[in-house]
Amino acid sequence: MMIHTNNYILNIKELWDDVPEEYLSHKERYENAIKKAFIVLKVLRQLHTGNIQITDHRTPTNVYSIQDGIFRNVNPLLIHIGLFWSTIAAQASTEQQAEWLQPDSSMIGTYVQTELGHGSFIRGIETTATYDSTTDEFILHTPRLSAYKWWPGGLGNTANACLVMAQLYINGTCHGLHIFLAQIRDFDTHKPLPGIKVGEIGPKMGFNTADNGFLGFDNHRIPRTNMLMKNVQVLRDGTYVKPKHDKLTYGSMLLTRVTLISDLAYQLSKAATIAVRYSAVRRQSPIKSNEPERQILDFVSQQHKLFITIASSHVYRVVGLWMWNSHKRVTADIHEGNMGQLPELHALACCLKAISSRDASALVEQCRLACGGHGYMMASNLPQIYAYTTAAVTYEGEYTVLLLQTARYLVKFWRLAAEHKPLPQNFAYFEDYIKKNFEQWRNSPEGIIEGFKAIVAGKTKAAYDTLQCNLRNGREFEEAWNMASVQLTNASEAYARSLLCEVFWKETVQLSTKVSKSLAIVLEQLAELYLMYWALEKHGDLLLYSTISRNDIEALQSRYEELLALIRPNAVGLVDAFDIRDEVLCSTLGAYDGRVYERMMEEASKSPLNEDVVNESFHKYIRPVTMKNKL
Ligand SMILES: CCCCC/C=C\C/C=C\C/C=C\C/C=C\C/C=C\CCC(=O)SCCNC(=O)CCNC(=O)[C@H](O)C(C)(C)COP(=O)(O)OP(=O)(O)OC[C@H]1O[C@@H](n2cnc3c(N)ncnc32)[C@H](O)[C@@H]1OP(=O)(O)O
Ligand SMILES: Cc1cc2nc3c(=O)[nH]c(=O)nc-3n(C[C@H](O)[C@H](O)[C@H](O)COP(=O)(O)OP(=O)(O)OC[C@H]3O[C@@H](n4cnc5c(N)ncnc54)[C@H](O)[C@@H]3O)c2cc1C
Repeated sequence: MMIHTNNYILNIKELWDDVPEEYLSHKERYENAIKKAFIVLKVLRQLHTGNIQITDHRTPTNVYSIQDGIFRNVNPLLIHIGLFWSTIAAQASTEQQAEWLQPDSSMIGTYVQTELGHGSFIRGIETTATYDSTTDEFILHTPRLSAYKWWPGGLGNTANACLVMAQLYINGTCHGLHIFLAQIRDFDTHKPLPGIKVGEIGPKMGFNTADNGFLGFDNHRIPRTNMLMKNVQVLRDGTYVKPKHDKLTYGSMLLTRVTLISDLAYQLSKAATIAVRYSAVRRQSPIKSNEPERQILDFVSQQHKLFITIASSHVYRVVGLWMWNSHKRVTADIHEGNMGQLPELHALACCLKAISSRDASALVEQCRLACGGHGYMMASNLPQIYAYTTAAVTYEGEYTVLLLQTARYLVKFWRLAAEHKPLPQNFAYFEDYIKKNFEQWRNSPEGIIEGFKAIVAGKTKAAYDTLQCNLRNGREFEEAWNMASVQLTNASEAYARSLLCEVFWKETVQLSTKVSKSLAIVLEQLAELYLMYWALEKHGDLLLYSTISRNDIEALQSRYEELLALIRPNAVGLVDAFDIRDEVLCSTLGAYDGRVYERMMEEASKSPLNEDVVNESFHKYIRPVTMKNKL
């Protein structure tokens, strides 16, 4: 059957709610979401097997983005689709993949890594997988409460299988973390298998349609062949065959960090669409007292809040794609046995995942604030987008922890520079900084990019010097590192910002040669706005580490304000160009037709508190008190 994904999915009635999701109980929310998740999964399977074919060109992105509207929250199968399958595809041997990656598989899986006691420091994970050569099995075990798995999405009620991260023991020797496939529920009855204690962890700030769960193993046995064996093997006699790089087991985290950058770009585009469209509809107070009230989008301070969100969405889309291509390249190299580029990819993914999630949540919140009181309504959808986005600051590698990973990479190159050893081309600016080869400040995108590099160099130097000073004072390296960690994270943050500015500007300039002149102008305005915004935000750092002057900063401020005015006439067009359907946006404030107040009233009428003219609590609780007082 040939289908157009949008129309096909939009026409499946069971996927769309009559009662808004917020009025459901915790249990009803899950049950409603799981009903929809399996309809979506069926469509995805049909697409995969070719039983239905797509006539539009953007799938599976299309299916992925439509699901935001379907769930108004998160698909409880997100980890099944996004992490379970992808980890098997990346880390299982060819034979394992042939067995497990069947489109009609009975397995509904999840990715089970974090424990009650350990999330960030995964070497501290306590779940064990002990090889029993007499039976050719691994014994999965949870030795204590802190070793209980805690958090995995879909684990609570949905999954019947999972990929478990556990410490591998063979003949009493610990070989570190490895990934194992374990069935946890009966495929037919869905009851937990013997030796499995599993359940759901309770309500959260967001993600409430996903049944995040806990899991404990009581000497649960799985076949030896259930360890993911593409990069590492345990042979029948218990021989351990080491991987070519000891962090290949962490590959799924790397891939998800890369994928998340594009997902966050999409969340930003939703928030920007809602806030910009609303700001074009909403009128509040005149600018000149003798004039009619103005669209709030005409207030320059409102433009300052919103245009950076539009620009940031483009930045993360462009940089997300850039990272995706790098990931593809590095993975191909790894297949050939070349691990050389892995450390760089890891360092980039860590800081970009950290900064993209932090930026996205801050900007979504800024969009909510820009919608005044109405932005606080769930029906605006901004609170849900915020709850979804801010979770990304923590999951898949906590913000600070990831920045500290990138800092290790920066410090290595600074050490080379300080010791006057050869540096790769992309860190040549460290040497320039040491030799005080400072460029004269230029108030241009290229000048700002150079300025940001000077900040990276200056902050890395400061962190490195502190580290050395701590070492000279007799501290051990890890302690000295901890003492310098505020400065180290600052250096990583600056590095991420400099990458974002450089990649975005260069890619935009290139793209501009391929599109119409009028489009090129707008794209370059957005890119320039992004660079100016951050130069002004970081002007203190620029004053410290580059050759910028007070006059230059004043000129940047004027150009920034000029850009706001230039972008204003295109603002609504720019968010319309994100092309997000009303059914996906799910917002009273952001719908294409601009019927904001009508939609707000329609949504209010769905409140169960409006079902009765007089709520029965009046008779039970209010009247006895108020009438008694009157007597
Ligand atoms: C309908 C259609 C649907 C389609 C859906 C498709 C896509 C969806 C799109 C987007 C979203 C996708 C999915 C996600 C959505 C939601 C996700 C929801 C939940 C998230 C799930 C999780 O959170 S899973 C758990 C994640 N946990 C973490 O990230 C833990 C963080 N901690 C760590 O990574 C590590 O502990 C560490 C890196 C901080 C330290 O590790 P450790 O072993 O202690 O390291 P050291 O011994 O100190 O060595 C450091 C050394 O190793 C190098 N290194 C570290 N990691 C890596 C790596 N990954 N790769 C390569 N190298 C690595 C590091 O550079 C150091 O090297 P040097 O010593 O040379 O400096
Ligand atoms: C919505 C959501 C979904 C999730 N889904 C999954 C899933 O599907 N599967 C799964 O396995 N996990 C999942 N997780 C767990 C998630 O990956 C972890 O919560 C995350 O990695 C952070 O670890 P933590 O909770 O241990 O935080 P902690 O590490 O305890 O962080 C607490 C604080 O300590 C600081 N800190 C910790 N270590 C250091 C350090 N070395 N240096 C400096 N500061 C430090 C952090 O910066 C932070 O401020 C999910 C979490 C959430 C919120």
